[in-house]
Amino acid sequence: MSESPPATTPPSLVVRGLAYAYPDGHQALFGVDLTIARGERVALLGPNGAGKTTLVLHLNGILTAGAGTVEVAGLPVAGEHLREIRRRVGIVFQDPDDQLFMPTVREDVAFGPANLGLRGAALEERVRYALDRVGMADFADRPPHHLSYGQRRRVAVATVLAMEPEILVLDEPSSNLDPASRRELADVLRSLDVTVLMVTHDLPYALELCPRSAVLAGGVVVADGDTRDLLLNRDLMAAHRLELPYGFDPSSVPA
Ligand SMILES: Nc1ncnc2c1ncn2[C@@H]1O[C@H](COP(=O)(O)OP(=O)(O)OP(=O)(O)O)[C@@H](O)[C@H]1O
Repeated sequence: MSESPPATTPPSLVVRGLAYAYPDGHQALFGVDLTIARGERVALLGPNGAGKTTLVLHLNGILTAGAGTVEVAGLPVAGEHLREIRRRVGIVFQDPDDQLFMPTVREDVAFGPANLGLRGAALEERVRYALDRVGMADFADRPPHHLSYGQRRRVAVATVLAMEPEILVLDEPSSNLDPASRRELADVLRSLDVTVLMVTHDLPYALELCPRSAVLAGGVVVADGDTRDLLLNRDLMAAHRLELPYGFDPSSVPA
């Protein structure tokens, strides 16, 4: 009897030839290619205006490709799949206050899964799981606006984790965090068993968390590879206005 071949898991994200012009005619993406396997953590680097946000807005269909395709876990980001895609692509925006609007942390985290029809013990379990993952289980009954900025950012991550996403997309996750909150969030992100795409200008944070980085510049991916190798490539860094903090040596950070 012949054995069937092992089922292959599609990558979390496949972007092929993605081009996009805004309605005013400004072309922001010129044919982006990016594939992210399940479980990878990838940093998306690039100067201001490179097209990073424009790319992210295509991942859950907020913007629609002018040309090219985007697939999440094998599903095209289009038409009938959009509801499912929006569950699978969890975007954590830069400002947690854009994402938290309920009277308590628990209600904020429950909001998404409840909208999908989860109720009772299953909903409670989902909320507990998500808050546990970000170390915020003891804060479930607190109003989000009574928490620190770093705690609110972790709750914002929990609201997305509660949807059991295929890919977690973080926009500048380390911005406005003090060193302790920055480290706590890094520990949380490292402990998650989920694909991560992190948009950041914080190059040490990218190195700490993401073994791989892609550099977007002028609407195309100009480099994609080992984060440390990219950060040590002086010509690449200078060409795309990527600057390491003074005195920071990428080769001194343990792999
Ligand atoms: N709504 C819009 N209409 C027209 N052009 C836009 C619009 N939004 C962004 N752009 C332009 O598209 C290009 C890419 O912008 P985008 O915000 O994707 O860059 P980014 O890499 O995220 O930059 P940053 O690091 O500053 O956040 C820029 O030239 C920007 O001016």
